[in-house]
Amino acid sequence: TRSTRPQRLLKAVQKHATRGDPQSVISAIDHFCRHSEWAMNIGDEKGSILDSVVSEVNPEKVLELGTYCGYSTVRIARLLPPGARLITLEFNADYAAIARQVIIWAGLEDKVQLVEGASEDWIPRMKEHFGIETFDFVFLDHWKDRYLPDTKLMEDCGLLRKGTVLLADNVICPGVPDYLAYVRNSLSYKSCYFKSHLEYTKAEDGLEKSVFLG
Ligand SMILES: Cc1ncccc1-c1cc(O)c2nc[nH]c(=O)c2c1
Ligand SMILES: [Mg+2]
Repeated sequence: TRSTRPQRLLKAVQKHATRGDPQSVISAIDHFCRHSEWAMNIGDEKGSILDSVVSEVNPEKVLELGTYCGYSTVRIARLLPPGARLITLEFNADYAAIARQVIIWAGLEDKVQLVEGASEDWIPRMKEHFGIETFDFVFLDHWKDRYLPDTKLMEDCGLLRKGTVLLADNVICPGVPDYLAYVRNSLSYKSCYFKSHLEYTKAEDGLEKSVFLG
């Protein structure tokens, strides 16, 4: 039977990237998505914005909602200081299986914990299961209908502290209007928009950075 796109993406990584070299994994995925098959990784243009926000925050505790093939997981984890931890949640088991291998190929498995399951099931368990009190940085890139409910759930579970930075992908395409309205109007957030393009295309998209004010 025909392979899946994530399987073909992993093959491209294993063929063209150097084991233990995160930058070569990033470049191999971007090349595959530009020249072979489009895939919904954040990509190089929005990825550079992600890099700059992560470097500015320099987080110890990171939550990523939506792993897909692990491209943004690798982008974030490669910038983390020693001892910092990234927990990434992925609902789709096939995606998770590919992402695990991409993360290992990049040599970042010691910094990353990939958890399979629904964000709404795992967010309430961060404290008792992972010993996490609060997150310093959260990257939202899973499903547009879950951005707002999961943000409210993180608030209710006490996982956000004064200064926690939320960064959301796809706020224009596919778009998350309810989430944008919330973080831009709530007195509990200071929000700003980074205009960019949908990965590997000329369509407009962007990232919304929102600092929780407590
Ligand atoms: C798949 C797709 N088609 C056309 C336009 C945009 C998308 C798209 C792009 C992304 O970066 C996504 N990130 C997380 N989750 C998504 O569902 C998702 C969907
Ligand atoms: Mg995305």
